[in-house]
Amino acid sequence: MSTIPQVLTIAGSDSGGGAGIQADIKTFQELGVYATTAITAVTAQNTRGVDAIYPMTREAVRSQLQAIGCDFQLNALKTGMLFSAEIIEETARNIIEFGWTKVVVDPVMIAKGGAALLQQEAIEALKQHLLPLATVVTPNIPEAEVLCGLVINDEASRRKAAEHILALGAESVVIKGGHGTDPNKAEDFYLHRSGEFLFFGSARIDTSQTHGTGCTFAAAVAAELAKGATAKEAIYVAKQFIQSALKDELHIGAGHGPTNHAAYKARLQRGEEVYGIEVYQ
Ligand SMILES: Nc1ncnc2c1ncn2[C@@H]1O[C@H](COP(=O)(O)OP(=O)(O)OP(=O)(O)O)[C@@H](O)[C@H]1O
Ligand SMILES: Cc1ncc(CO)c(N)n1
Repeated sequence: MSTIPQVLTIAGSDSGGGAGIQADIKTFQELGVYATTAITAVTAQNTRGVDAIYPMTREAVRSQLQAIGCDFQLNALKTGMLFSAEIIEETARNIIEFGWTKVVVDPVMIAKGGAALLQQEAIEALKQHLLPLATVVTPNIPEAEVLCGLVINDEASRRKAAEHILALGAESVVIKGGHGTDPNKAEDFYLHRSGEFLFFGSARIDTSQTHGTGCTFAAAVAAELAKGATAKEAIYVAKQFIQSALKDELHIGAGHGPTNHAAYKARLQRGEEVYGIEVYQ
């Protein structure tokens, strides 16, 4: 008999399969952890954009979380698109009730095409109820700006933003660099409440196949935490995972296509670890 770590994703469904719940399940599977899910909203979406959003009721989210909490021993969880203040409150309440730890909060706000995946009035709930429960929060640059109310345009402002986010109660934060301005580099900045910080840098890959990068990255962090990695180790693997998923393009759909979730494991199996991730201070 064998078992594997159990991980939960609380997120929206992406019918196009590249982001949301679908990206999370694929990433968990690739990294060898067992995926459970609580769906917060169903989106009608493809690589060209979001056509419609059908949020779940608070009760529907609660009963999914209760079903999981009563039966599974979770080793980590991840949140993605939560959409409304009431779904955020329900999520936070269940995390506390079941004593779930190793919580990765991806503060999803806006899809690549511009659709709002979080209601404006839910931002306060996210800050108040969920960030204090987070082991790692993974905003991209625009999300970090919304969470802290600062403009990020250089090294110093990125650090200030990270400090603001930790002041909201999170244990650590990684501000992702996908939206950064350096044409050659994608650099993520990690800061822990102890004051420890690290940069995770890679070559910026010139591709339009970027749908779901944020979900995939956060799911990989949760999977690695579930396996017992530290936050730093988990972020390192997540950066390798997304780098290979972007590099080995699939070209599915006519718009911003999904990343290749199978690439990381396939590269490892071929003994070909070409990620070039640099970790520095
Ligand atoms: N072109 C790229 N080349 C290399 N790495 C990238 C590129 N774009 C994003 N990344 C990496 O992908 C991860 C996700 O970052 P990003 O800032 O794109 O998240 P996001 O905006 O939340 O994604 P999404 O659009 O799915 O919400 C980070 O580790 C980032 O460094
Ligand atoms: C369901 C869902 N979650 C997150 C994102 C952000 O990539 C998306 N496009 N769709």
